[in-house]
Amino acid sequence: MRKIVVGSRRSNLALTQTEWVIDQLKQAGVENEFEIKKIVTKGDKILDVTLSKVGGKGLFVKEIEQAMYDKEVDFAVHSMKDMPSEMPDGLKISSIPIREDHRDAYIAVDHTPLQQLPSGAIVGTSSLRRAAQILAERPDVSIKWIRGNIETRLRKLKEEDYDAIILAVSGLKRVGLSEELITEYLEPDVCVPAVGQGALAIESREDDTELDELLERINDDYTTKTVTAERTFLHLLEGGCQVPIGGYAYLDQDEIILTALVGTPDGKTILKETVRGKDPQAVGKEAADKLMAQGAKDIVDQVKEELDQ
Ligand SMILES: NCc1[nH]cc(CCC(=O)O)c1CC(=O)O
Repeated sequence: MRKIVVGSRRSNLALTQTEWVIDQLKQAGVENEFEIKKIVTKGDKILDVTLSKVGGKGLFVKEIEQAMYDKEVDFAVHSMKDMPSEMPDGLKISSIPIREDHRDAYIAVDHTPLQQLPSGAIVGTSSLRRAAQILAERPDVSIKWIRGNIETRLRKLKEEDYDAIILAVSGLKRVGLSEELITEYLEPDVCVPAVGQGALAIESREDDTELDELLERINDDYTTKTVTAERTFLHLLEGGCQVPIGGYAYLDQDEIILTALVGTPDGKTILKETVRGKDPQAVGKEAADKLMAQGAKDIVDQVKEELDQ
């Protein structure tokens, strides 16, 4: 039986996600031997610049994709929200396992609630989406960029002048941190999460059908449907750059309910729509159309222009 080599970034989060997937495969009866191969990506090396300024999403996946082309690894596990909306030639998302918590976590010094932060308090995030929505709630706080993995950000909250930070609940849970750290769970009506947040994407070579048979065993239909709606929306609006865009879908019976958001980084304009329907692609497209009719494309183009400067 073939040994399966899995490529992973070496951060604690990436490694636990990879180990979790291997464990799920074993529980689904896959008996092959697995080996984890650690790969350093450009995104891991650049720690001091706003990510959106240095090229955004592809940064964390490129080197791993090269290793797949070279057949040094067979598949890789990525955070869905770090996946570009278009796949490179010859590779595909072959499986989407069950999603972890989709929400953002607001974590504050002394557990001060967001509404009670003093004016001028410093909130750490490097996501324009989170910045826009925090500023929409609290226009009087200031956003300060924060970089590094989950553990580093929590350390910076303690040691530096941040009053609060925003992190994905899923990431905290996955690296085994206590949910007691969380001051508030930000529900999508307060902060629409990143498209795909909490979900994983298993990426492999398009022609590796033998592997598909194994990976499909841990594909989750609910997650696939909802994430497909979210990603269709993202794909139609974006064009590769990191802009304040959010999207979250859930199912009610067999109906998909997608909330989609585009905002300006200062939080002064927030466009938000909720769309329902049965077909993930149609729902994603309707959300994109509705937001574009309100000028979403202009916001996206404007933000991109500013990032290019
Ligand atoms: N941007 C970094 C990143 N990429 C994936 C996650 C974990 C969240 C997830 O599983 O989607 C995180 C950390 C964070 O956003 O706090």
